[in-house]
Amino acid sequence: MDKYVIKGGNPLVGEVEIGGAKNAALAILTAAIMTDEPVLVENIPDVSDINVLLEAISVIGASVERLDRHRVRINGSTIGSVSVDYEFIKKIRASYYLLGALLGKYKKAEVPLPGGCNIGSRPIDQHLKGFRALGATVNITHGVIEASAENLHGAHIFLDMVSVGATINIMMAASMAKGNTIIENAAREPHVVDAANFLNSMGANIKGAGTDVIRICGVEKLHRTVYAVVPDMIEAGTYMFAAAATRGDVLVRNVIPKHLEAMTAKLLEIGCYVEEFDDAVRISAKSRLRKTHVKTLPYPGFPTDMQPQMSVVLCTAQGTSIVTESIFENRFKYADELSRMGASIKVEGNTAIIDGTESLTGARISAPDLRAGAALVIAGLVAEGITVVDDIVYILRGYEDFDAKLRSLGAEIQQVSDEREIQKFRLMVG
Ligand SMILES: CC(=O)N[C@H]1[C@@H](OP(=O)(O)OP(=O)(O)OC[C@H]2O[C@@H](n3ccc(=O)[nH]c3=O)[C@H](O)[C@@H]2O)O[C@H](CO)[C@@H](O)[C@@H]1O
Ligand SMILES: C=C(OP(=O)(O)O)C(=O)O
Repeated sequence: MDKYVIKGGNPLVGEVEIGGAKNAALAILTAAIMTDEPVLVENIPDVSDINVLLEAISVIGASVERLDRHRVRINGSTIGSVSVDYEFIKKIRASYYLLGALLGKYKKAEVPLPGGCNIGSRPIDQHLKGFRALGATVNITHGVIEASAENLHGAHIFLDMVSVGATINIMMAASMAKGNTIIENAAREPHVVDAANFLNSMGANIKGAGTDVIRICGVEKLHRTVYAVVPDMIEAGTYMFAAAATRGDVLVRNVIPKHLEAMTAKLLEIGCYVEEFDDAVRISAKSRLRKTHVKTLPYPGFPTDMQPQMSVVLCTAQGTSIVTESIFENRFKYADELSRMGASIKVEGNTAIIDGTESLTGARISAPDLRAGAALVIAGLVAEGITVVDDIVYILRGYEDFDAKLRSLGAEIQQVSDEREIQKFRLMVG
């Protein structure tokens, strides 16, 4: 199993380029199979979740032509099966989008219950409620969701909670239903807007994405398009918080500053300097940062996918901070790992109480999931001495060239596969 080995203590300084959003690209690449014409998707991140999804859609028969690292041409006309293999599904959460895409196009889908990061119980009842409202019969047998319909029809759907996945999934299926669908209490995340813009570029008729009421007028067919995925606000936020934690000075390029506002506001609140440009933000931090309180919320609130990275920054701030996780019940698994590094972090229910310390110390730790893994790498960049982060397979799900980008900012970090290489790194960095 690969690991990152890090020698901490260097402030991150320089410029970093952000790639396309994993969570938007996963929805868009799945929606691309809904037309029988070729679709070119640009600015996709080269991360393992995307590669797993592309393999899953190629195994059901879609043509998937990787033009280069960040561009893929997909043609759904050759799809021969609506039944997706568990091997792919168990690895990624977003495999649930295959339900909406296949049901919309073929009125039939067989997709095992999805995997993804173990950050909570993660039911998909709202997705299934939406499909049923559109006229589908949905059963779960031996762990496989079977959805089918003679015809899908428009419906008025009120989501019980704000769900990114359910909003996009229902939007996909409803795009090819007969008549009008209204989704109330819809998620407003930038990736919902990006998925809607993509579907519209294929001829769908979706209005209101980005608000909590989305109106979809079903169409019979979708057509070819060329589309570039939106920049990844979570990748951007991760580098912003890494800059803050290491008291560095980083220009984070190729971003939409509006998408980053909840994070920017917190960084300003704790004493960072943040400057916004048209498509970049610069973050710098000099002195000790201040405590704050943070609660994760659906967009435009503070994102749950940035909660672990925020906690690491607060571990080194002055005073007692409180971090409340309101979306997923099991997203503090990194706390014990941070404690090994000398952090003072106590978890009570959905709240972490963090007493900031002057410094962290390097230790051997494991990434429990994607964002917690990224947060632990940030902790390693801050800590005195050597940190080894095990199980980085989670981090590779969502960060392209994480170690190389950090190295370009002055970090001493290497991806290694065994103890011998860790020893070599230790000798190299002294
Ligand atoms: C692939 C992808 O895009 N993943 C993102 C997506 O996950 P995902 O789509 O799984 O998250 P949701 O927005 O659906 O989940 C929000 C909350 O609703 C609950 N819920 C959701 C659906 C449902 O049918 N029933 C239900 O109870 C969930 O357990 C959670 O408590 O949004 C999350 C919240 O921004 C992010 O952390 C994930 O990175
Ligand atoms: C939790 C995440 O991913 P997933 O929903 O795919 O597990 C994430 O992107 O932070």
